[in-house]
Amino acid sequence: MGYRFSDLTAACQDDWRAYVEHDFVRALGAGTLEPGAFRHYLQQDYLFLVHFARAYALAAYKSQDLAELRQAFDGLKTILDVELDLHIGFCRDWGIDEADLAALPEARATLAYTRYVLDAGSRGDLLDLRVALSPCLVGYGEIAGWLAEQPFTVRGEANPFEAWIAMYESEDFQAAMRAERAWLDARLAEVTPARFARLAGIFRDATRLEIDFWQMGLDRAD
Ligand SMILES: Cc1ncc(CN)c(N)n1
Repeated sequence: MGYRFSDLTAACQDDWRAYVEHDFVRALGAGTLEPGAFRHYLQQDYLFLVHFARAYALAAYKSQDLAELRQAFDGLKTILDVELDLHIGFCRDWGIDEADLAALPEARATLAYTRYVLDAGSRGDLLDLRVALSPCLVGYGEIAGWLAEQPFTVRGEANPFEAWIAMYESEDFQAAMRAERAWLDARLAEVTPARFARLAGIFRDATRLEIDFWQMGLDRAD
């Protein structure tokens, strides 16, 4: 049949758009997000990224060859050395101390999303795991591109969330997203319709959990 990554988003088009174009994202782009909502999101996203780093370590364990092992290692390194480092810097700028981050209670949306991905990866193979991870990596890359095209998006110092947008727009992040899409395109090209249907279910679940994560930030839910 020859599936591609775009078939996963097409299979849950409404959920995918609801995730990429969520009110939280729009408010980030317009620079109008409540500071308290962003702070809550940043705190929970720190916990999220720690568990996602664990998921990349699981991807290393599930790898079948050296190329896959290197990709998992690169993913883990990008989360630890790029995203988490920048994230801890954002938290500092927004008055959140690194020592406080480690002691944070996990919100239900964080718990549900991170454990879902780890469970999908533990039960399945590397493709199941990387499909579960893809709304995170590919989604934020797409969100940065979508925001850049919107007339309401405010850029530069006038937007308090400029650094956040710039991080996901950066060449490092966009290159990681393109590499992940290429790997998924190659793997999905080989799957049967029945296998694709199962993968599309994992992708839809993870996309919905991303929507819940944005909503948790907006509502400052615990
Ligand atoms: C919830 C969530 N999803 C995705 C990303 C981008 N790695 C993130 N930082 N946080």
